[in-house]
Amino acid sequence: MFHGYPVAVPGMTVGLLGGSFDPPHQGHVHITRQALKRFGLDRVWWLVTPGNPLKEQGPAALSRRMDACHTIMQHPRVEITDIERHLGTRYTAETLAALQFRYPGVRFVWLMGADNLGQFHHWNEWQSILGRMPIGILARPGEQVRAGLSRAARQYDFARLPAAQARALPFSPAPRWCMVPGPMVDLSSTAIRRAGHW
Ligand SMILES: Nc1ncnc2c1ncn2[C@@H]1O[C@H](COP(=O)(O)OP(=O)(O)OP(=O)(O)O)[C@@H](O)[C@H]1O
Ligand SMILES: O=C(O)c1ccc[n+]([C@@H]2O[C@H](COP(=O)([O-])O)[C@@H](O)[C@H]2O)c1
Repeated sequence: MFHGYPVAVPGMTVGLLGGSFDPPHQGHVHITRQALKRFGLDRVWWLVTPGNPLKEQGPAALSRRMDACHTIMQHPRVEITDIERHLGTRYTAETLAALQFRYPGVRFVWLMGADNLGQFHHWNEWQSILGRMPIGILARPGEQVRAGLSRAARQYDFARLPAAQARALPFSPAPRWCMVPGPMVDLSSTAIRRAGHW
């Protein structure tokens, strides 16, 4: 079972999917497969966060979430990591800076569901995240319109890459973001917790 820092060599394209994964579900698995395919990534790393800085209530124990992630996501090009615990970072801006320092030459892409684009402008140093690496956004049921109208989308409209060119995203200098449509999976951790299945 993998914990810590995965191996990556310069030139490799790596998508970073940060999340609470409380619990992980097939929506996460689906967008990971979509990201590998649509953005032509060599790898996706799941960054299982010790805790989302915007969420008041802490998630389940990291070890429990890590175990559940390993069980649900098994793919030769996907790594499950608790990198933020090792780095001691909490905010995404800090995490991405630390990863770029640690992995020079690796082409990172920050990945997130469309719901997170809607509130992206509330994140700590959100503009520095946009300036640091390209961002790949995966469709989520009911979130496309709000995402498209979000402050980040409007302010960085000049940096939007059309979905038809998604495979160029990992090689595009930041700021650059791309939202890909496609089949969606209507699942959320909140719904699973509410149903008492976690
Ligand atoms: N069904 C889904 N479709 C698209 N993106 C998703 C989906 N579920 C989660 N994501 C994305 O995966 C990342 C991690 O999500 P997270 O672990 O918070 O799951 P969640 O289902 O959104 O949880 P919660 O309901 O607790 O907010 C985020 O970028 C989120 O947008
Ligand atoms: O850095 C921030 O300000 C920030 C604010 C909200 C969310 N995030 C990150 O976004 C990712 C998705 O969070 P979540 O809880 O929606 O799964 C996860 O890696 C969080 O650490 C980061």
